[in-house]
Amino acid sequence: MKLRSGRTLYYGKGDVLSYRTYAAPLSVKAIPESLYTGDTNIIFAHNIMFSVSSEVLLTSFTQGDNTQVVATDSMKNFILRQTANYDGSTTEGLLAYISERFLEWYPHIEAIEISADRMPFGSVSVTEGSGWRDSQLVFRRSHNEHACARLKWMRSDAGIALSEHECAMKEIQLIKVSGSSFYGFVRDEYTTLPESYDRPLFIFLDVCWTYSEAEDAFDHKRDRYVPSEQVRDIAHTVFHSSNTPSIQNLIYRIGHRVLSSFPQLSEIRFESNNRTWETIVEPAGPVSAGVYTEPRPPYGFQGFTMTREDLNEGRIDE
Ligand SMILES: O=c1[nH]c(=O)c2[nH]c(=O)[nH]c2[nH]1
Repeated sequence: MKLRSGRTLYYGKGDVLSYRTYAAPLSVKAIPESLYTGDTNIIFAHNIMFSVSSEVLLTSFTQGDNTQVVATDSMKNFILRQTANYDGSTTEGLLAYISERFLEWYPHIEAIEISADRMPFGSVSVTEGSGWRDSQLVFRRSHNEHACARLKWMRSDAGIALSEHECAMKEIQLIKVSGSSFYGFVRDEYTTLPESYDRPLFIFLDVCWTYSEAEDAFDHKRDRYVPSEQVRDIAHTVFHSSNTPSIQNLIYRIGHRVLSSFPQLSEIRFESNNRTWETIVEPAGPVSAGVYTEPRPPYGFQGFTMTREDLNEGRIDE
């Protein structure tokens, strides 16, 4: 973190694992692309990273003067204890709550950065008597995609202000077995890649977004919270329903749909990775057996940001 003097100075704690039970349930408006309408939040678990910065900490680096140093062990305790007091329902809200309490408690700290990966726990289905239902007691840890958030706060004469925020769904991994092509690219003496009219497209994808008003992310009662699960489900729907001429075009289409669905967002950002399987046995035709294996490195990647202005440009053929 850069201070007003231009110096970078920070320290903090990573991998603060916080397993909160019975946070307030989240409910959100349904969208056509998703079955997700909320979370019981019976398990509200996060891996949190936290760091602080301040001009008065300079002498701790230059002179070994620890008088203003909040031990990172105390930061960890602060985060865990304040997690118990949080009465909201979102990752972003939890991080904002911890940040505000910390800056109130330690007035000599000028800036903080806090981020978290949500650790997803899905419900298990159980049958008791007639029918199946979600257990409210037993949950299964998921290692699939997960929500993230990152906030930066700065103290000024006017008080404590949010200076940056970004929310995300990270580590999405999707394979589309048919309906993707890649052809028409530059062919010259360096080109060995054949054109493909139907490839099994496997992508790794991180989707990140910012709100016009971050308060919409912190307070779900404003009814404008964008759940990462719905963003993910829009990505699923777009990948499924449109022909995919390239990953570049796929992420543009996903971005267009997400920004159209959620007017409260100002920007969306993508980082994608191409993990298209290597073909070993070519399928004889559509819906027939093929055999593929893991691609070898190096892997291609794409990055793309879009704002609401992009909605006025270009046409999307749905
Ligand atoms: O979707 C793709 N975009 C590319 O730019 C590219 N380049 C490549 O070799 N394969 C692919 N696939």
